[in-house]
Amino acid sequence: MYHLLLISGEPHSKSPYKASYCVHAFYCCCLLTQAIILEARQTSQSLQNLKMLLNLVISCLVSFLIFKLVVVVTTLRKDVATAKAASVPVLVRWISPNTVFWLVFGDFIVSTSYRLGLRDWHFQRFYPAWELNERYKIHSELGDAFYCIAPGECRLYLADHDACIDVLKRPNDFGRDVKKMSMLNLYGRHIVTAEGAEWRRFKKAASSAFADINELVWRQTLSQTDDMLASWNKGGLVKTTVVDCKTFALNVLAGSLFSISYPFEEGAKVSSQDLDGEKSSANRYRDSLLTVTRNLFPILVFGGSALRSSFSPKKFQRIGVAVEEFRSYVKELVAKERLKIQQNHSSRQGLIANLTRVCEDQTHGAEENAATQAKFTMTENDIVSNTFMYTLGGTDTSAASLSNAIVHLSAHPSLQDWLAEEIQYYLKSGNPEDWSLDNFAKLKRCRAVLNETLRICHPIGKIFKTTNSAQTLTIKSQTIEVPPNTAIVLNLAGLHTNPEIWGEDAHIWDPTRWIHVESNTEPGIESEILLPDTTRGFLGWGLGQRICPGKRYSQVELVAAIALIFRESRVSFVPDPDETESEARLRMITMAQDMAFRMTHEIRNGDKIQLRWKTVEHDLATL
Ligand code: HEM
Repeated sequence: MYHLLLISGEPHSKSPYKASYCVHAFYCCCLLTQAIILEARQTSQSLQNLKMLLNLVISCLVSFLIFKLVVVVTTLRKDVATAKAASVPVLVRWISPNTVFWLVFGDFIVSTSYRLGLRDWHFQRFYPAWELNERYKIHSELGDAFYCIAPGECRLYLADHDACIDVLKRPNDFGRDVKKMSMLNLYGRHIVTAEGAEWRRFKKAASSAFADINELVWRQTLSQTDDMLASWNKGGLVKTTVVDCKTFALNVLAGSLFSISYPFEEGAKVSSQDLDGEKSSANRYRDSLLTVTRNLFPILVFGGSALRSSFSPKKFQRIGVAVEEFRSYVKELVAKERLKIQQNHSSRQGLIANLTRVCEDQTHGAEENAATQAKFTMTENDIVSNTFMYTLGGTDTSAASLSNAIVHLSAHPSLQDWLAEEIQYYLKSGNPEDWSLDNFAKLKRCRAVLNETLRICHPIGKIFKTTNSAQTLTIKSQTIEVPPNTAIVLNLAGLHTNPEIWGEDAHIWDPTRWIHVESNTEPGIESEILLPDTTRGFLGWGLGQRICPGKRYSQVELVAAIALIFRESRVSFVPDPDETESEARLRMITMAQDMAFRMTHEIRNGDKIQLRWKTVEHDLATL
């Protein structure tokens, strides 16, 4: 998702060892080498010259490394001094975990080192997702605010509720570093990378388009979950929970964008009730969406046109074609929708249709027929780029949350019964087609499971802001000066497990903590009250100007999925042959909470999770 780029913070000392300097130094080495090779060829004293060449290259490299080391040390010392002057604890890192190299290979390097016996808790802090897995631990050592300083980055980490809210409510002081995220502008700027008037235009369009989508999301989710559950309930071991949840979330999103139902099986045909004549392109779109979301890294690094070039390997060419197919399919749909609007018969649902409709400028031209003069506040390109962003923002986040909730529930059979009690109470019919969206607000225990999962295993884990100029920030009673260009990290994983707010059992996954019963009311499902999702110490979907536009979408989606799954089915883990039940239970919880950085944060060893599903008889008469 977009936070792929959010993860890299900006140094506040303008470091001379940044990329351009390194590239120049490397370039000089190459030129020198080339010159010597030419010289060696001309004089044909090959062996001697080759030796000389080798010596020269080695000394160039060594001098370059020494130069780099000196610059790193000097800059680190400068940043540490600035941080210490603010009387905030400092964590110094000699390797930045946020370079592209580390993001790609960091997981492998650290886990290999563990296997080699080099495990110690400091080393763990080199994992790209280390903050998420430590949760409040790092703050219990260093406090609710600390600086993390590494080569090329200086970050202020916060797990104090009031300070986090203060940052979110001062968007002019603590903005988003959109320049850093420009790589995400594959199809042009969008809601995540735009600023000022342009961002307001995108935000307004998104708010209106999403406001009208919940019914469709509810229906899409129920039909998608029904298919997924049927495949899980076949009786065998399910080893694909994490992948299946991704397919599920992508299909729900594709369905909600275009109002088309995609069957659960990957690559399956579009169902028969689809719009005539659009079957093949709709299928193509879903497949291209799948290709784009699964290959985001090369796409963002090289760009679509470079991937399509005839010099690229075949696999990359296919990815490049998918990038272009996505664009042309969305444009095709927008054009069709616009024509319908101008002819006054637009009735189609879906995010794209909604976006096109809400972007119709109401101030039609005066002359001729007003309907044919309709203008639109967003261009076709704007709709393509924003739709792309919704896809990035809305698939892996939902998928990771659902798979995580399921794995946690597999280790808590009594909580599955607790959930089912509520679901069966409100959803009496066994046919999900009879379930109306009104039930969403009633299903508080299902929402509690979602909130609790985001509290302990948030798929984004942290929200990044930056300071353009020096700012002051109050943490507890201490006011500190934050220098310009400092990355501010609202550490959701830390805040969500802050024991001052959540109690001593803050690190334990327990959805019942979200449900309360007023002391003067009869206990019973209907008198249960759900803590608000904006409760103190919880920022699951952010807050303020940049709050997640897909918040209600994801709540409707995940509550519908949980309701359908746990109404009649139960999931259990499979102990290893040499494991007791309680050891296996502990292993499942540990696996669920061991997150790794992919496009979002998700279960590290998802492919090693084995679950078994069964359907249960239930007796509505007892409810
Ligand atoms: C469980 C699911 C989800 C979680 C936990 C989540 C969380 C978040 C958070 C914390 C932010 C705020 C980032 C910030 O302040 O910088 C955010 C922003 C965003 N989310 Fe979500 N999200 C979820 C689902 C979705 C869905 C389903 C969509 C779209 C279909 C979506 C689209 C976006 C977009 C476009 C933004 C950027 C908004 C802006 O910059 O103005 N998210 N999300």
